[in-house]
Amino acid sequence: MEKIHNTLRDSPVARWTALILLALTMFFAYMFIDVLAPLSTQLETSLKWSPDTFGAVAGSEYFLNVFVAFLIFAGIILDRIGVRRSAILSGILMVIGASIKLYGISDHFNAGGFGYDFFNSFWTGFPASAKVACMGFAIFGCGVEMAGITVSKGIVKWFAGKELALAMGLEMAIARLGVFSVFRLSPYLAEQGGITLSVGVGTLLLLIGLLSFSVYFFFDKKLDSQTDSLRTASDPEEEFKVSDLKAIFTSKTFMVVAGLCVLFYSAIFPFQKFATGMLESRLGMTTVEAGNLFSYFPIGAMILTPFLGWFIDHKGKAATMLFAGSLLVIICHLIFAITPVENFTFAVALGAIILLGISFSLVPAALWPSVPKLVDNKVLGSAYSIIFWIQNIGLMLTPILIGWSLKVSNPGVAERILAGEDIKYNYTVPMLIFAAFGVAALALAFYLKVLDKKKGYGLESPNIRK
Ligand SMILES: NCCCC[C@H](NC(=O)[C@@H](N)CCCCN)C(=O)O
Repeated sequence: MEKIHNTLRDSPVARWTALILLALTMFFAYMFIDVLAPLSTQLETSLKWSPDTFGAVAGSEYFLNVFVAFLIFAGIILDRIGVRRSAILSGILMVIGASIKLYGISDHFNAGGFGYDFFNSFWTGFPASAKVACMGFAIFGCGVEMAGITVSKGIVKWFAGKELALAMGLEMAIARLGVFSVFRLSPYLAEQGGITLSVGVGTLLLLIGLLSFSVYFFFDKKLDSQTDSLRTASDPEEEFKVSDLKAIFTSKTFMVVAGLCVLFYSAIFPFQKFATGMLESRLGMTTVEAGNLFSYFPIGAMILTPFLGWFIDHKGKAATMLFAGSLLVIICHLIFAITPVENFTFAVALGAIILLGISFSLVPAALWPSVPKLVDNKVLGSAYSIIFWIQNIGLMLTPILIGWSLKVSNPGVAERILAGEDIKYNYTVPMLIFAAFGVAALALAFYLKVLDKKKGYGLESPNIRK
Protein backbone atom coordinates (compact mmCIF):
# COMPACT_ATOMS: atom_id res chain seq x y z
CA MET A 1 0.00 0.00 0.00
CA GLU A 2 2.89 2.36 0.93
CA LYS A 3 4.35 2.00 -2.55
CA ILE A 4 1.06 2.68 -4.33
CA HIS A 5 0.72 6.02 -2.54
CA ASN A 6 4.25 7.19 -3.43
CA THR A 7 4.63 10.20 -5.72
CA LEU A 8 7.70 11.73 -7.32
CA ARG A 9 8.19 14.00 -4.30
CA ASP A 10 8.77 10.92 -2.15
CA SER A 11 11.85 10.11 -4.21
CA PRO A 12 14.87 12.03 -2.82
CA VAL A 13 16.58 11.93 -6.25
CA ALA A 14 13.53 13.42 -7.98
CA ARG A 15 12.89 16.19 -5.45
CA TRP A 16 16.55 17.25 -5.17
CA THR A 17 16.80 17.22 -8.99
CA ALA A 18 13.73 19.49 -9.09
CA LEU A 19 15.46 21.80 -6.59
CA ILE A 20 18.67 21.92 -8.66
CA LEU A 21 16.68 22.80 -11.81
CA LEU A 22 14.91 25.65 -9.98
CA ALA A 23 18.03 26.88 -8.17
CA LEU A 24 20.17 26.85 -11.33
CA THR A 25 17.91 29.43 -12.95
CA MET A 26 18.04 31.59 -9.79
CA PHE A 27 21.86 31.30 -9.86
CA PHE A 28 21.93 32.81 -13.37
CA ALA A 29 19.20 35.33 -12.46
CA TYR A 30 21.14 36.68 -9.44
CA MET A 31 24.24 36.87 -11.67
CA PHE A 32 22.34 39.05 -14.13
CA ILE A 33 21.02 41.34 -11.37
CA ASP A 34 24.57 42.40 -10.49
CA VAL A 35 26.28 42.03 -13.87
CA LEU A 36 26.85 45.82 -14.16
CA ALA A 37 27.55 46.41 -10.45
CA PRO A 38 31.36 46.09 -10.69
CA LEU A 39 31.52 48.06 -13.98
CA SER A 40 30.50 51.57 -12.90
CA THR A 41 33.87 53.10 -13.87
CA GLN A 42 33.83 51.57 -17.39
CA LEU A 43 30.19 52.65 -17.84
CA GLU A 44 31.12 56.21 -16.93
CA THR A 45 33.93 56.37 -19.49
CA SER A 46 32.40 54.37 -22.35
CA LEU A 47 28.67 55.21 -22.12
CA LYS A 48 28.83 58.47 -20.12
CA TRP A 49 26.80 57.06 -17.22
CA SER A 50 27.23 59.38 -14.22
CA PRO A 51 26.79 57.88 -10.70
CA ASP A 52 23.16 59.17 -10.73
CA THR A 53 22.48 57.44 -14.06
CA PHE A 54 24.10 54.25 -12.77
CA GLY A 55 21.91 54.38 -9.63
CA ALA A 56 18.76 54.98 -11.69
CA VAL A 57 19.46 51.96 -13.90
CA ALA A 58 20.14 49.80 -10.80
CA GLY A 59 16.85 50.95 -9.20
CA SER A 60 14.80 50.38 -12.37
CA GLU A 61 14.76 46.65 -11.49
CA TYR A 62 12.00 47.38 -8.96
CA PHE A 63 10.08 49.97 -11.01
CA LEU A 64 7.28 47.91 -12.62
CA ASN A 65 7.03 45.58 -9.62
CA VAL A 66 6.36 48.48 -7.27
CA PHE A 67 4.51 51.13 -9.29
CA VAL A 68 2.50 48.89 -11.61
CA ALA A 69 2.19 46.34 -8.76
CA PHE A 70 3.30 43.67 -11.21
CA LEU A 71 4.36 41.47 -8.28
CA ILE A 72 0.81 41.32 -6.95
CA PHE A 73 -0.45 40.20 -10.39
CA ALA A 74 2.46 37.73 -10.59
CA GLY A 75 1.29 36.10 -7.34
CA ILE A 76 -2.29 35.82 -8.61
CA ILE A 77 -1.03 34.40 -11.94
CA LEU A 78 1.13 31.89 -10.06
CA ASP A 79 -1.76 30.70 -7.89
CA ARG A 80 -3.99 30.43 -10.95
CA ILE A 81 -1.71 28.78 -13.54
CA GLY A 82 0.59 26.85 -11.20
CA VAL A 83 4.31 26.58 -10.67
CA ARG A 84 5.50 25.14 -14.01
CA ARG A 85 3.71 27.61 -16.30
CA SER A 86 4.62 30.53 -14.05
CA ALA A 87 8.27 29.40 -14.14
CA ILE A 88 8.32 29.44 -17.94
CA LEU A 89 6.59 32.83 -18.06
CA SER A 90 9.05 34.36 -15.60
CA GLY A 91 12.00 32.83 -17.47
CA ILE A 92 10.78 34.33 -20.76
CA LEU A 93 10.33 37.76 -19.10
CA MET A 94 13.89 37.61 -17.76
CA VAL A 95 15.33 36.75 -21.19
CA ILE A 96 13.31 39.50 -22.95
CA GLY A 97 14.29 42.11 -20.35
CA ALA A 98 17.96 41.10 -20.44
CA SER A 99 18.04 41.21 -24.25
CA ILE A 100 16.61 44.75 -24.27
CA LYS A 101 19.22 45.82 -21.71
CA LEU A 102 21.95 44.19 -23.82
CA TYR A 103 20.72 46.05 -26.91
CA GLY A 104 20.71 49.35 -25.00
CA ILE A 105 24.36 49.13 -24.04
CA SER A 106 25.50 47.58 -27.36
CA ASP A 107 27.84 49.37 -29.78
CA HIS A 108 25.25 48.83 -32.54
CA PHE A 109 22.56 50.82 -30.69
CA ASN A 110 24.93 53.53 -29.49
CA ALA A 111 26.32 54.03 -33.00
CA GLY A 112 22.82 55.13 -34.11
CA GLY A 113 21.10 51.72 -34.40
CA PHE A 114 17.32 51.16 -34.43
CA GLY A 115 15.58 53.47 -31.93
CA TYR A 116 18.66 55.49 -30.98
CA ASP A 117 17.42 58.77 -32.49
CA PHE A 118 14.10 58.43 -30.69
CA PHE A 119 15.60 57.67 -27.27
CA ASN A 120 18.14 60.45 -27.76
CA SER A 121 15.47 63.02 -28.63
CA PHE A 122 14.07 63.67 -25.11
CA TRP A 123 15.48 64.11 -21.55
CA THR A 124 18.93 64.48 -23.05
CA GLY A 125 20.66 64.62 -19.64
CA PHE A 126 19.95 60.90 -19.33
CA PRO A 127 21.81 58.84 -21.99
CA ALA A 128 19.73 56.94 -24.57
CA SER A 129 21.64 53.76 -23.63
CA ALA A 130 20.53 54.14 -19.99
CA LYS A 131 16.88 54.70 -20.98
CA VAL A 132 16.79 51.44 -22.95
CA ALA A 133 18.77 49.65 -20.22
CA CYS A 134 16.21 50.84 -17.62
CA MET A 135 13.32 49.56 -19.75
CA GLY A 136 14.98 46.18 -20.14
CA PHE A 137 15.98 45.93 -16.48
CA ALA A 138 12.45 46.80 -15.33
CA ILE A 139 11.06 43.93 -17.46
CA PHE A 140 13.82 41.64 -16.21
CA GLY A 141 12.91 42.73 -12.65
CA CYS A 142 9.34 41.52 -13.19
CA GLY A 143 10.70 38.19 -14.39
CA VAL A 144 13.23 37.71 -11.62
CA GLU A 145 10.82 38.53 -8.79
CA MET A 146 8.12 36.35 -10.37
CA ALA A 147 10.73 33.59 -10.61
CA GLY A 148 11.57 34.16 -6.92
CA ILE A 149 8.00 33.59 -5.73
CA THR A 150 7.51 30.71 -8.20
CA VAL A 151 10.64 28.94 -6.99
CA SER A 152 9.54 29.43 -3.35
CA LYS A 153 6.12 27.92 -4.06
CA GLY A 154 7.77 25.16 -6.09
CA ILE A 155 10.09 24.26 -3.22
CA VAL A 156 7.11 24.10 -0.82
CA LYS A 157 5.34 21.82 -3.34
CA TRP A 158 8.22 19.34 -3.35
CA PHE A 159 9.55 19.65 0.20
CA ALA A 160 6.58 20.40 2.52
CA GLY A 161 6.83 18.10 5.54
CA LYS A 162 10.35 17.13 4.41
CA GLU A 163 13.62 19.11 4.19
CA LEU A 164 11.82 22.39 3.36
CA ALA A 165 14.11 24.88 5.11
CA LEU A 166 17.26 23.05 3.99
CA ALA A 167 16.06 23.15 0.37
CA MET A 168 15.23 26.88 0.61
CA GLY A 169 18.58 27.53 2.33
CA LEU A 170 20.44 25.71 -0.45
CA GLU A 171 18.53 27.59 -3.13
CA MET A 172 19.49 30.92 -1.51
CA ALA A 173 23.10 29.76 -1.06
CA ILE A 174 23.29 28.94 -4.80
CA ALA A 175 21.82 32.37 -5.61
CA ARG A 176 24.44 34.08 -3.35
CA LEU A 177 27.15 32.09 -5.16
CA GLY A 178 25.80 33.68 -8.35
CA VAL A 179 26.35 37.17 -6.88
CA PHE A 180 29.86 36.24 -5.75
CA SER A 181 30.72 34.71 -9.18
CA VAL A 182 29.49 37.68 -11.20
CA PHE A 183 31.60 40.11 -9.16
CA ARG A 184 34.63 38.06 -10.27
CA LEU A 185 33.53 37.17 -13.84
CA SER A 186 31.97 40.43 -15.05
CA PRO A 187 35.09 42.66 -14.74
CA TYR A 188 37.18 39.92 -16.42
CA LEU A 189 34.77 39.60 -19.35
CA ALA A 190 34.53 43.39 -19.68
CA GLU A 191 38.32 43.53 -19.89
CA GLN A 192 38.35 40.89 -22.65
CA GLY A 193 35.49 42.12 -24.81
CA GLY A 194 33.87 45.17 -23.25
CA ILE A 195 30.68 45.64 -21.24
CA THR A 196 28.63 44.08 -24.05
CA LEU A 197 30.45 40.78 -23.56
CA SER A 198 29.66 40.76 -19.81
CA VAL A 199 25.97 41.48 -20.35
CA GLY A 200 25.86 39.20 -23.41
CA VAL A 201 27.20 36.25 -21.41
CA GLY A 202 24.71 37.08 -18.62
CA THR A 203 21.86 37.00 -21.15
CA LEU A 204 23.06 33.70 -22.60
CA LEU A 205 23.17 32.18 -19.11
CA LEU A 206 19.55 33.30 -18.60
CA LEU A 207 18.63 31.34 -21.73
CA ILE A 208 20.22 28.28 -20.10
CA GLY A 209 18.14 29.14 -17.01
CA LEU A 210 14.99 29.15 -19.14
CA LEU A 211 16.01 25.73 -20.44
CA SER A 212 16.43 24.54 -16.85
CA PHE A 213 12.91 25.78 -16.00
CA SER A 214 11.67 23.94 -19.13
CA VAL A 215 13.11 20.64 -17.89
CA TYR A 216 11.54 21.34 -14.47
CA PHE A 217 8.20 21.75 -16.30
CA PHE A 218 8.06 17.99 -16.99
CA PHE A 219 8.95 17.02 -13.41
CA ASP A 220 6.19 19.29 -12.12
CA LYS A 221 3.67 17.94 -14.63
CA LYS A 222 4.42 14.36 -13.63
CA LEU A 223 4.07 15.20 -9.93
CA ASP A 224 0.72 16.91 -10.54
CA SER A 225 -0.65 13.97 -12.51
CA GLN A 226 0.39 11.60 -9.69
CA THR A 227 -1.12 13.86 -7.03
CA ASP A 228 -4.35 14.23 -9.03
CA SER A 229 -4.74 10.50 -9.44
CA LEU A 230 -4.32 10.00 -5.68
CA ARG A 231 -6.88 12.68 -4.88
CA THR A 232 -10.31 11.31 -4.11
CA ALA A 233 -13.58 12.83 -5.27
CA SER A 234 -14.36 13.82 -1.69
CA ASP A 235 -11.06 15.69 -1.45
CA PRO A 236 -10.89 17.95 -4.55
CA GLU A 237 -8.11 20.49 -4.97
CA GLU A 238 -9.17 23.88 -3.65
CA GLU A 239 -9.57 26.48 -6.41
CA PHE A 240 -7.88 29.86 -5.99
CA LYS A 241 -10.22 32.87 -5.90
CA VAL A 242 -9.03 36.50 -5.84
CA SER A 243 -11.34 37.06 -2.85
CA ASP A 244 -9.10 34.61 -0.91
CA LEU A 245 -6.50 37.39 -0.79
CA LYS A 246 -8.57 39.17 1.85
CA ALA A 247 -7.49 36.53 4.35
CA ILE A 248 -3.84 37.45 3.72
CA PHE A 249 -4.27 41.20 4.02
CA THR A 250 -6.30 40.86 7.21
CA SER A 251 -3.90 38.45 8.90
CA LYS A 252 -2.01 40.36 11.58
CA THR A 253 0.71 37.71 11.80
CA PHE A 254 1.26 37.75 8.04
CA MET A 255 1.61 41.54 8.04
CA VAL A 256 4.11 41.32 10.93
CA VAL A 257 6.21 38.90 8.86
CA ALA A 258 5.97 41.18 5.79
CA GLY A 259 7.00 44.18 7.96
CA LEU A 260 9.92 42.27 9.43
CA CYS A 261 10.98 41.25 5.92
CA VAL A 262 11.01 44.78 4.47
CA LEU A 263 12.81 46.24 7.50
CA PHE A 264 15.44 43.51 7.67
CA TYR A 265 16.17 43.37 3.94
CA SER A 266 16.28 47.21 3.80
CA ALA A 267 19.12 47.02 6.33
CA ILE A 268 20.98 44.50 4.15
CA PHE A 269 20.62 44.84 0.36
CA PRO A 270 20.81 48.68 0.22
CA PHE A 271 23.69 48.57 2.73
CA GLN A 272 25.62 46.40 0.23
CA LYS A 273 25.60 49.36 -2.17
CA PHE A 274 27.10 51.72 0.44
CA ALA A 275 29.36 49.29 2.33
CA THR A 276 32.44 49.73 0.13
CA GLY A 277 32.27 53.52 0.36
CA MET A 278 31.74 53.36 4.13
CA LEU A 279 34.73 51.02 4.63
CA GLU A 280 36.90 53.21 2.39
CA SER A 281 35.96 56.21 4.48
CA ARG A 282 36.32 54.61 7.93
CA LEU A 283 39.47 52.54 7.27
CA GLY A 284 41.15 54.74 4.65
CA MET A 285 41.17 51.81 2.20
CA THR A 286 41.14 51.76 -1.60
CA THR A 287 37.94 50.65 -3.37
CA VAL A 288 39.50 47.28 -4.26
CA GLU A 289 40.64 46.63 -0.66
CA ALA A 290 37.22 47.59 0.73
CA GLY A 291 35.47 45.43 -1.89
CA ASN A 292 37.67 42.46 -1.03
CA LEU A 293 36.98 42.88 2.70
CA PHE A 294 33.21 43.09 2.14
CA SER A 295 33.20 40.05 -0.19
CA TYR A 296 33.37 37.83 2.94
CA PHE A 297 29.80 38.89 3.68
CA PRO A 298 27.87 36.95 0.96
CA ILE A 299 30.29 34.01 1.22
CA GLY A 300 29.60 33.67 4.95
CA ALA A 301 25.84 33.85 4.35
CA MET A 302 26.14 31.32 1.53
CA ILE A 303 27.88 28.74 3.73
CA LEU A 304 25.72 29.19 6.82
CA THR A 305 22.17 29.43 5.39
CA PRO A 306 21.77 25.72 4.43
CA PHE A 307 23.02 24.60 7.85
CA LEU A 308 20.51 26.84 9.60
CA GLY A 309 17.83 25.51 7.23
CA TRP A 310 18.75 21.97 8.28
CA PHE A 311 18.52 23.03 11.95
CA ILE A 312 15.02 24.49 11.43
CA ASP A 313 13.85 21.31 9.68
CA HIS A 314 15.03 19.12 12.55
CA LYS A 315 14.87 21.32 15.66
CA GLY A 316 12.66 24.30 14.74
CA LYS A 317 13.23 27.65 16.50
CA ALA A 318 12.52 29.79 13.40
CA ALA A 319 10.92 32.64 15.39
CA THR A 320 13.91 32.74 17.76
CA MET A 321 16.25 32.89 14.75
CA LEU A 322 14.32 35.86 13.32
CA PHE A 323 14.79 37.60 16.68
CA ALA A 324 18.51 36.75 16.88
CA GLY A 325 19.14 37.80 13.27
CA SER A 326 17.47 41.19 13.83
CA LEU A 327 19.52 41.73 17.00
CA LEU A 328 22.77 40.99 15.16
CA VAL A 329 21.97 43.43 12.35
CA ILE A 330 21.58 46.21 14.96
CA ILE A 331 24.87 45.34 16.69
CA CYS A 332 26.72 45.24 13.37
CA HIS A 333 25.41 48.59 12.07
CA LEU A 334 26.03 50.24 15.46
CA ILE A 335 29.65 49.03 15.36
CA PHE A 336 30.02 50.75 11.97
CA ALA A 337 28.19 53.86 13.18
CA ILE A 338 29.65 54.66 16.59
CA THR A 339 32.99 52.87 17.12
CA PRO A 340 35.51 55.71 17.68
CA VAL A 341 38.03 56.17 14.82
CA GLU A 342 40.99 55.02 16.96
CA ASN A 343 39.22 51.72 17.83
CA PHE A 344 37.81 51.01 14.35
CA THR A 345 40.50 48.62 13.12
CA PHE A 346 40.49 46.12 10.25
CA ALA A 347 39.72 43.34 12.78
CA VAL A 348 36.71 45.24 14.19
CA ALA A 349 35.35 45.79 10.66
CA LEU A 350 35.89 42.13 9.76
CA GLY A 351 34.15 41.04 12.99
CA ALA A 352 31.15 43.25 12.19
CA ILE A 353 30.97 41.88 8.63
CA ILE A 354 31.02 38.31 9.96
CA LEU A 355 28.18 39.20 12.38
CA LEU A 356 26.23 40.65 9.45
CA GLY A 357 26.84 37.44 7.46
CA ILE A 358 25.42 35.39 10.36
CA SER A 359 22.42 37.70 10.56
CA PHE A 360 21.88 37.46 6.77
CA SER A 361 21.77 33.66 7.19
CA LEU A 362 19.52 33.52 10.27
CA VAL A 363 16.69 35.69 8.94
CA PRO A 364 16.35 34.39 5.34
CA ALA A 365 16.77 30.77 6.51
CA ALA A 366 13.92 31.21 9.02
CA LEU A 367 11.61 33.67 7.24
CA TRP A 368 10.79 32.05 3.88
CA PRO A 369 10.01 28.51 5.13
CA SER A 370 7.75 30.02 7.83
CA VAL A 371 5.28 31.56 5.34
CA PRO A 372 3.52 28.22 4.50
CA LYS A 373 2.75 27.90 8.24
CA LEU A 374 0.77 31.16 8.14
CA VAL A 375 -1.32 30.91 4.96
CA ASP A 376 -3.24 28.33 2.92
CA ASN A 377 -1.37 26.60 0.11
CA LYS A 378 -3.87 27.87 -2.48
CA VAL A 379 -2.83 31.49 -1.77
CA LEU A 380 0.85 30.78 -1.09
CA GLY A 381 2.04 32.34 -4.37
CA SER A 382 0.07 35.50 -3.62
CA ALA A 383 1.38 35.54 -0.04
CA TYR A 384 5.00 35.42 -1.25
CA SER A 385 4.22 38.06 -3.89
CA ILE A 386 2.72 40.47 -1.32
CA ILE A 387 5.77 40.07 0.93
CA PHE A 388 8.08 40.63 -2.07
CA TRP A 389 6.05 43.68 -3.15
CA ILE A 390 6.27 45.33 0.27
CA GLN A 391 9.96 44.40 0.41
CA ASN A 392 10.59 45.85 -3.09
CA ILE A 393 9.14 49.21 -1.97
CA GLY A 394 11.71 49.30 0.85
CA LEU A 395 14.55 48.17 -1.42
CA MET A 396 13.70 50.93 -3.88
CA LEU A 397 13.29 53.77 -1.36
CA THR A 398 16.03 52.98 1.17
CA PRO A 399 19.03 53.74 -1.12
CA ILE A 400 17.40 57.10 -1.89
CA LEU A 401 16.95 57.82 1.85
CA ILE A 402 20.50 56.75 2.65
CA GLY A 403 21.99 58.74 -0.25
CA TRP A 404 20.06 61.82 0.88
CA SER A 405 21.07 61.39 4.54
CA LEU A 406 24.72 61.02 3.52
CA LYS A 407 24.51 64.27 1.58
CA VAL A 408 22.73 66.35 4.24
CA SER A 409 24.87 65.04 7.10
CA ASN A 410 28.01 66.00 5.15
CA PRO A 411 27.30 69.56 3.94
CA GLY A 412 29.72 70.77 1.27
CA VAL A 413 31.65 67.48 1.06
CA ALA A 414 30.42 66.54 -2.44
CA GLU A 415 31.51 69.95 -3.77
CA ARG A 416 34.94 69.67 -2.12
CA ILE A 417 35.46 66.17 -3.56
CA LEU A 418 34.46 67.47 -7.00
CA ALA A 419 36.99 70.28 -6.57
CA GLY A 420 39.68 67.64 -6.12
CA GLU A 421 40.07 67.66 -2.30
CA ASP A 422 40.99 64.31 -0.74
CA ILE A 423 38.31 64.15 1.95
CA LYS A 424 35.81 61.43 2.89
CA TYR A 425 32.14 61.29 3.81
CA ASN A 426 31.15 60.62 7.42
CA TYR A 427 28.76 57.62 7.45
CA THR A 428 27.48 57.93 11.05
CA VAL A 429 23.93 59.10 10.20
CA PRO A 430 23.31 56.58 7.36
CA MET A 431 24.62 53.74 9.56
CA LEU A 432 22.33 54.85 12.42
CA ILE A 433 19.38 54.72 9.98
CA PHE A 434 20.34 51.16 9.01
CA ALA A 435 20.55 50.28 12.74
CA ALA A 436 17.10 51.84 13.27
CA PHE A 437 15.66 49.48 10.62
CA GLY A 438 17.16 46.66 12.69
CA VAL A 439 15.52 47.97 15.90
CA ALA A 440 12.10 48.06 14.22
CA ALA A 441 12.67 44.55 12.80
CA LEU A 442 13.63 43.33 16.29
CA ALA A 443 10.41 44.74 17.76
CA LEU A 444 8.37 42.92 15.09
CA ALA A 445 10.36 39.69 15.64
CA PHE A 446 9.52 39.91 19.34
CA TYR A 447 5.83 40.53 18.57
CA LEU A 448 5.88 37.57 16.14
CA LYS A 449 7.16 35.30 18.90
CA VAL A 450 4.30 36.47 21.14
CA LEU A 451 1.70 35.92 18.38
CA ASP A 452 3.13 32.50 17.58
CA LYS A 453 2.91 31.43 21.22
CA LYS A 454 -0.65 32.76 21.50
CA LYS A 455 -2.04 31.42 18.21
CA GLY A 456 0.11 28.28 17.81
CA TYR A 457 1.35 28.66 14.21
CA GLY A 458 4.20 26.29 15.03
CA LEU A 459 6.98 28.67 13.96
CA GLU A 460 9.20 27.20 16.67
CA SER A 461 8.42 23.59 15.67
CA PRO A 462 10.57 21.50 13.31
CA ASN A 463 9.37 21.05 9.70
CA ILE A 464 10.10 17.34 9.74
CA ARG A 465 7.81 15.48 12.12
CA LYS A 466 9.06 12.10 13.16
N1 LIG B 1 13.21 31.04 -1.72
C1 LIG B 1 13.62 32.26 -1.10
C2 LIG B 1 13.22 33.45 -1.86
C3 LIG B 1 13.64 34.77 -1.31
C4 LIG B 1 15.11 35.03 -1.32
C5 LIG B 1 15.45 36.47 -1.08
N2 LIG B 1 15.14 37.29 -2.25
C6 LIG B 1 14.30 38.33 -2.20
O1 LIG B 1 13.76 38.61 -1.17
C7 LIG B 1 14.03 39.12 -3.47
N3 LIG B 1 12.69 39.61 -3.45
C8 LIG B 1 14.92 40.34 -3.55
C9 LIG B 1 16.19 40.09 -4.22
C10 LIG B 1 16.92 41.40 -4.44
C11 LIG B 1 18.27 41.17 -5.06
N4 LIG B 1 18.94 42.39 -5.26
C12 LIG B 1 16.95 36.51 -0.79
O2 LIG B 1 17.30 36.38 0.40
O3 LIG B 1 17.74 36.66 -1.73
